[in-house]
Amino acid sequence: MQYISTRGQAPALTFEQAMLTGLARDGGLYVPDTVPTLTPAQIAAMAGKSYEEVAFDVMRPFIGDTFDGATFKTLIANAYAGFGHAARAPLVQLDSNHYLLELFHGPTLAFKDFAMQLIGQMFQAALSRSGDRVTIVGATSGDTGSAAIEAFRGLAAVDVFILYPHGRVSEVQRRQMTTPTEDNVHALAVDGDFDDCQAMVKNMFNDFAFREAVKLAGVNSINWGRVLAQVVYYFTAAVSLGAPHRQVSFTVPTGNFGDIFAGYIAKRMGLPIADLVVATNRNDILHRTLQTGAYTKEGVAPTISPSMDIQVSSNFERALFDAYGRDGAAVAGQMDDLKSGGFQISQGAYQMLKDTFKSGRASEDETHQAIKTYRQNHGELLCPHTAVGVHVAEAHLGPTPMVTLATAHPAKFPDAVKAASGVTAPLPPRMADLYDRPERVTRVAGELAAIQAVIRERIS
Ligand SMILES: Cc1ncc(COP(=O)(O)O)c(C=O)c1O
Ligand SMILES: N[C@@H](CCOP(=O)(O)O)C(=O)O
Repeated sequence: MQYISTRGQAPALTFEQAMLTGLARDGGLYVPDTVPTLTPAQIAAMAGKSYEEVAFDVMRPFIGDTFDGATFKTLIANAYAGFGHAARAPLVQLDSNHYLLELFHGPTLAFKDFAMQLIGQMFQAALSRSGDRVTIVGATSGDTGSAAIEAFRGLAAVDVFILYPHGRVSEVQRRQMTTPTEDNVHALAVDGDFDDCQAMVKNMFNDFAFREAVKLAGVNSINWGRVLAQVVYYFTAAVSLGAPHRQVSFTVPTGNFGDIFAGYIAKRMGLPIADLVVATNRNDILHRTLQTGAYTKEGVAPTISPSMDIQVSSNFERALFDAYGRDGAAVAGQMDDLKSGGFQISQGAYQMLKDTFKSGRASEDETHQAIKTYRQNHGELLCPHTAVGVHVAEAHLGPTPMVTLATAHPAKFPDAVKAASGVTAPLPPRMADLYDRPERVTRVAGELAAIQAVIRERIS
């Protein structure tokens, strides 16, 4: 299996190279050159298997010879051993045909742990084999950063720098990033929004001198390994609801388009997914694009679901690449147009996207109401991102079972959850002293050179 760039100009890489490289050298994102498929019999055989066993079956065809089977099984086992639920991603029934897929039982209480814990294991194994040392730089709107820090804290071969938008993450998210004491962890509070942070990370990759000097690596969903690990729970959820003999739909709270893209890959692998529904908050560029065919940036408005306050949705480029029949030049052209505000998707590509993804949005009030009513009527306390999902899912319920992804634990967003439901969700006991731990953070201007200087100085 080879990995190719969405912009068509970078060399094809193996899984290991793509994982450690991050952004392609032409500015594109790596994707597999072909998507392997599983037969209905192979999918049926997943029934009754553990999460780890399904993870192995789903991901093995993508990793080539990066790890042998026994090593890969061990890495998967290590990745999920610390999860607080035996099923790893349990399903909870909300209504006769609506289910929640709880993805918040990992160490930092968000779905990011599913991929980040595994990436941590894979990086460690690959780096100890090669003897290399890398500098991970990531951008976060709150959850990716805490998951990355948790996965890489204390590792000798890695420094991890996380850029988050100052004042735009929840206090729990911030403290998860600023309270670890390990010397290799560096939380940087940036003046700007998430899009600014993500653009700076991509610009660092495009600065080849800097990239080589610090041995830059990425753990945002730029990294294909992140998307891949998230494909697994679509399989476990659908199989437990009757796949491959029965179709299942998914609604996915969306910002950077990584999680929904993982669902799209699951479908391409042969999982019988009926609808894939994109759910956005009021930063609804993805919903607008799917309704109109025009990807047009507006300012980012802060919301009570801050992890989805995104306008430049990185993984949408991967979907566009397929929509344009894998024409890298066409994608590169659209990404150039994005720098000046947006682009119009061609008719054929737009039709493919409309056929593949449905969409909806939730206003702040609708998000608030969803938290309130699901607490009152179903006894479920939802995080605001999940509330966006269930609100949008309600408009797409039908005879096919609908699974809404519960992407974070409500305790990560206590203010919004309490305001809507009157309930304070407690943090798990292992985090009970989070508010008492000292914080360590560097405030930086939203300028590439300033951030690069901090990184150079810290690793020297
Ligand atoms: C809690 C939560 N829900 C949803 C999302 C959106 O996921 P994606 O960026 O993969 O679309 C994020 C951030 O990515 C998140 O942290
Ligand atoms: N919502 C994310 C944003 C970063 O997205 P990723 O797909 O690159 O991990 C976050 O919580 O940080």
